[in-house]
Amino acid sequence: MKIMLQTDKIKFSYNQEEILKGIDLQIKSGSFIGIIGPNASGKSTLLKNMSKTLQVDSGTVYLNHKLLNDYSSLELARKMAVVPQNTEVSFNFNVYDIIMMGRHPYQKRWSGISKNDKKIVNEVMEVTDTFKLRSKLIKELSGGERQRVIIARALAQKPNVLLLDEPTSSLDINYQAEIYDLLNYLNQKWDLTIITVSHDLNLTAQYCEQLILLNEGEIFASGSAEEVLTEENIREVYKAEVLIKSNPLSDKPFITLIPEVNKFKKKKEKKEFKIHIIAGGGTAKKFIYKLDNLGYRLSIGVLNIGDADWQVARELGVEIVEAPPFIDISDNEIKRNKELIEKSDLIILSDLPFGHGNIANLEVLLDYANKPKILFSNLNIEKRDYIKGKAEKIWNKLLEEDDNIVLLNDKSQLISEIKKLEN
Ligand SMILES: Nc1ncnc2c1ncn2[C@@H]1O[C@H](COP(=O)(O)OP(=O)(O)OP(=O)(O)O)[C@@H](O)[C@H]1O
Repeated sequence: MKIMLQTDKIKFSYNQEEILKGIDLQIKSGSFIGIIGPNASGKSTLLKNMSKTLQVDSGTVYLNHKLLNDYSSLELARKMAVVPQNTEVSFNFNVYDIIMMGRHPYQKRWSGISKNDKKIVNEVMEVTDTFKLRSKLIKELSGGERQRVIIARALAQKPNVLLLDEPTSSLDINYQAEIYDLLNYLNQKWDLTIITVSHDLNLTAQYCEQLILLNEGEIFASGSAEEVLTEENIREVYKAEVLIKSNPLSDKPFITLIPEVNKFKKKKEKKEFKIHIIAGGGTAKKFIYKLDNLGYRLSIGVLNIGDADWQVARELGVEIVEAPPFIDISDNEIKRNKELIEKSDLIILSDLPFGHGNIANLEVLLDYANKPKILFSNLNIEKRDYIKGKAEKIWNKLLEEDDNIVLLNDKSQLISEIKKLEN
């Protein structure tokens, strides 16, 4: 394991106030690290100490096994680039010139811009998608565009390590994801070591392989998102009550703040309308959340234990008829599924694939011609039939015999269709 950056017991004070109280860190080459922590915990100060923007009071910082203090500023700029918190540029240069500034550490005093400089600037403009902005003045750009340009300038330095201080703090969620996707790409494809300070626990949990949680100038916890983002750690450090679930799309922790007022409020009222879902393989996980959130009473079955839909349903406390995986659904499970269907006002059949194991989930619908049903039809049944046309046959029979079916091609219409049936 190659260590790119190491800090040994670094301490730093502003005036007489000690802000960093002895930070020990070892950052692996090629890692993607998130530094998190409450306001004033010392995150920016740590970043500045690691980049020699501020000189440590005591302790040492090593970059690539060499003392940071032994690097000249030009040498350091070829190894490490910093994207500061405030990316306002005081002069109104155009984007190309700003990015070209990243090449200064490589240019001799009177030599001007070389072919190689141009090649590298073009390369970073491409990866940061800033080529189309190259003639624009920096002050004409949106916050997200400006941030990409500043990252491009940092990349033009061709560093081994990129330090960023809250790179997405003023961006909307779309730009936030765009910046983190870019960082992820640079980390994976360019093998860039990335250290970013952030307030966004969910974004860092999603993207960073290691989180460092600072509290009052000390490392409170460090490790994977699962290790660091626990309800206890957050309560202790942020003094906040949170709910931590697993993000169903990434399996990373996902944090929801529980507002204080909620502690005194009754749980959200549930609607009377009951929906039974037949799904599997993660085909329902997105809409289960949505329906639960809207207050519908949900049940689901028959689902294999461990299936992605099963996990989401279980997290939300949805009533489930569950079955062990890899064997056919049993009569008893079918019976229990029917009991839930009978109690429901609507059945939703997602666009799940059918095999021997779960064909009973489709067959069961033939017994409920009188019950309203929404069948996802965006994915043709032939493509989901793994039992030589048997599923297709049942599907066609259903469509012929049952007048209570709404076929739904466009999943985004699900809620409006349910509302129609509800009224
Ligand atoms: N230039 C300065 N002079 C004096 N004190 C400072 C200076 N910069 C920061 N501080 C203080 O140092 C402490 C740590 O600040 P720092 O910016 O490192 O925290 P942070 O964790 O990055 O905070 P935030 O999340 O609010 O950005 C704070 O109490 C802050 O007021």
